Amino acid sequence: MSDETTPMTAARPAGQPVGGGDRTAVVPTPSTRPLPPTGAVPPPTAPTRVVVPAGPSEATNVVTPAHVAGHGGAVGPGAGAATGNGYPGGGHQGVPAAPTAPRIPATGEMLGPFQLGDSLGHGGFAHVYRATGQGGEVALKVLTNTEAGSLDRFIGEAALLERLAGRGFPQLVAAGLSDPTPWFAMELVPGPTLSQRLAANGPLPVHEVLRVADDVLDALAVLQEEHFLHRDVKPANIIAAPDRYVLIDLGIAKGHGTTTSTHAAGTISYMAPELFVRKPHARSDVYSLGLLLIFLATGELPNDLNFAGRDLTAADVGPVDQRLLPLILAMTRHRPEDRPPLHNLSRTVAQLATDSARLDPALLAAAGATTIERGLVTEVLTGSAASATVAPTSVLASNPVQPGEPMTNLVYDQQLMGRLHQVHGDGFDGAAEEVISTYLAAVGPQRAGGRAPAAIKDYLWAAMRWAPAFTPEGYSDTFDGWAAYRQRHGLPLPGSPTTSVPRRQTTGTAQRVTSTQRATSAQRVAPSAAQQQPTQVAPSFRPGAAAAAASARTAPAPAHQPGTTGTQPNQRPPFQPTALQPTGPQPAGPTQPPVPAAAPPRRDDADPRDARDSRKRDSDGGGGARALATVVGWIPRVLLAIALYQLVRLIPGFDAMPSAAELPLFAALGDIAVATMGLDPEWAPRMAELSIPLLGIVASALVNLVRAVRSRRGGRTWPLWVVVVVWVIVIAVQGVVGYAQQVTQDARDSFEQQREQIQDDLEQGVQDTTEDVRDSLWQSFEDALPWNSQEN
Ligand SMILES: Nc1ncnc2c1ncn2[C@@H]1O[C@H](COP(=O)(O)OP(=O)(O)OP(=O)(O)O)[C@@H](O)[C@H]1O
Repeated sequence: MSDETTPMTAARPAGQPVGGGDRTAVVPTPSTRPLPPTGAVPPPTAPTRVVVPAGPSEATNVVTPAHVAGHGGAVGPGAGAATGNGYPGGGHQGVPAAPTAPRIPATGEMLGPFQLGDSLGHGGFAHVYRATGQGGEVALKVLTNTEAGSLDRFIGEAALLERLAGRGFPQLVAAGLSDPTPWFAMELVPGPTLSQRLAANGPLPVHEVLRVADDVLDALAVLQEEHFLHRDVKPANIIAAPDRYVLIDLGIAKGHGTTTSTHAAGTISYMAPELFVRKPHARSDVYSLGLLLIFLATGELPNDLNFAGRDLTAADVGPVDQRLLPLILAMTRHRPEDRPPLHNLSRTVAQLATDSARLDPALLAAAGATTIERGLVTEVLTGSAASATVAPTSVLASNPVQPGEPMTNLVYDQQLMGRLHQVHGDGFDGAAEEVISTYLAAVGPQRAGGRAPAAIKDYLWAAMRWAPAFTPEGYSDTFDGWAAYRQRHGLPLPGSPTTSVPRRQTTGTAQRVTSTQRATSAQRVAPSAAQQQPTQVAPSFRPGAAAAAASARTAPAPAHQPGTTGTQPNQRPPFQPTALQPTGPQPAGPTQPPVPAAAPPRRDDADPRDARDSRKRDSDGGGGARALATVVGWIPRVLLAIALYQLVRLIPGFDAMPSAAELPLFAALGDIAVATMGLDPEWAPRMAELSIPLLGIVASALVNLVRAVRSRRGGRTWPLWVVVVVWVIVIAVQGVVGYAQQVTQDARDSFEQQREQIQDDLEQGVQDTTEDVRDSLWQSFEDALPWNSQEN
């Protein structure tokens, strides 16, 4: 919610009776029990009563605390169905009919026994006024919308405040929940909110940060005892009273056994990561408080810390006092179960406040669930369940949100959500559709699965539990109406960059976040007193004409174009469609170049990278240079084609095709490779072949390098790598097969040689033997001749 103080221009219609006072019974009434002095907490023993609608059989509409705390009581979350005040879910008999249209009471009006004073702030759900009764001043909260469930939520908040009895929260004083305009009065806590204080005085000193931590931890512990999580711990929800820090806004507190939300809720900037996936954990508030401490200590908070997807580091946290660092790092652990429980944190804070040297690191370690925590809501609200139960609206009823639909991821786009939060907080829900149209024109409709802006808006509103906002009187519910409203109230205009304090780089975080999350690299700074919107990011932003055309259901054409009038003294550079693109870091607001307001977003802006390339091309100017760049860009592709051709040649049967490796360029490269590596010259053709894909890779790498330098856009080398790998495999197989064939051939040759040798030897031996036998026989024969024997 915005805690901007907005003048209430909705005057009570002439003749309208003062609302509700006669129907409101407050026990004890301010007349019988004086209200505490401003800033003082009524004694816890003083019974506070919440007034609830009386049934026909009930003699009084006074509810005792026991009713409030007990199950089935008339007051408490979920009790709205039993109320009959004309709000959706109501219908109890015996209660006067209530208006069905939202009504914003005017200053001076009476609600119950209280006269309304200035507005203290408002959200889409309720308005809070300074009010005066007989006992003094109170903060009076009025329910200002009639959306289903809002009264339940309102009654739940009052009942919870009563149960908390002022322990860490404002004390409930009185209530008129059955009035046509339901209200409750609580202790007026004097002092600025922490967002206001930081905007005025800058970061807090360490001891003050520890005081805040101490008080908020105590308040959260009290809340836990009542089985509730706060879920919206942020600077705008902590009032710095003179003697203590008070947590406010229990509107989305969630408790065990209550009707649970299936929607992400809370303020994006401080939301624990698990809340984005609707898995509230007993230590979700610890995370938010951890981020809050960073903000208090430094005066700023990088937008995307809770999107880091990991534990934070000292670099993420920035220049905080070293005493605070371990505390903050422990509180912001990514996994909720790794964060310390409240009790350990309180002890740590106490140690740090007295003697940081005695800090017990064990207290900051992960610890098992405490008994109290086990009683807290921890149900896993899965995406499917959540999506299925998103309240169907007129648009979504006919085409319900499906689990995992692209649109459901938009809630993570912090820049879009930050801007929508801003528009909604000011009461210009109609302008939100224009914002979404522009966003879709910039990022492409596929980002939302082709859903129309109206459906997207309805889904996001349901997911964030944003009730319909009420446009301030006198302004049209359009983007231009919003711009006019902001200008009138001296607020930063749409399209105005936030005043940014130079701060460290958070590249470590940015590198880990998704492309969608990277869009939110703009820094958050302490908003001025007049613009306390913690999720506010203010890149140059303004819907263009094409954005309107991009939507089938776009809000009515603006009456005038503030960006083009040139009459507004603090008009800033108008909207650039790329300002909301979820990919790539956004340039810091003040450095964004102005773009003519009337210039429609180009279609090629749908892909931010293409848009950058396109702009780069435009700025290059020279046609010759562009032609050269085109030719050079084709070189890797040609080489890839040649490499593929060479691969085909390796297939048996295709080897008759002429080899590209014989082309002079590749042949020369082959020769050079052989010469430089001292290989056998017979390897030259192979090296020539290999040079083709290698040359392609080198060329591709160079081209991509140049592109990357010029347009921060990478290219693809994988096709060439595939070719090289296939090539190497084929060559390797060929080599193995060739070697095997060679070995076999050698063996065969050797065997043949040996066989021939043996045969020769054998033949020789036979021949020799034959000759020996023959000689021997012949000799014997000769010796046997008579004449030879006579001679002997
Ligand atoms: N008890 C209080 N004492 C003083 N100021 C208060 C008190 N309660 C609320 N305020 C002021 O009113 C503003 C709005 O209060 P709160 O956040 O509770 O409203 P809300 O409409 O419930 O917001 P949301 O829409 O986020 O639920 C606060 O920012 C604060 O400045």
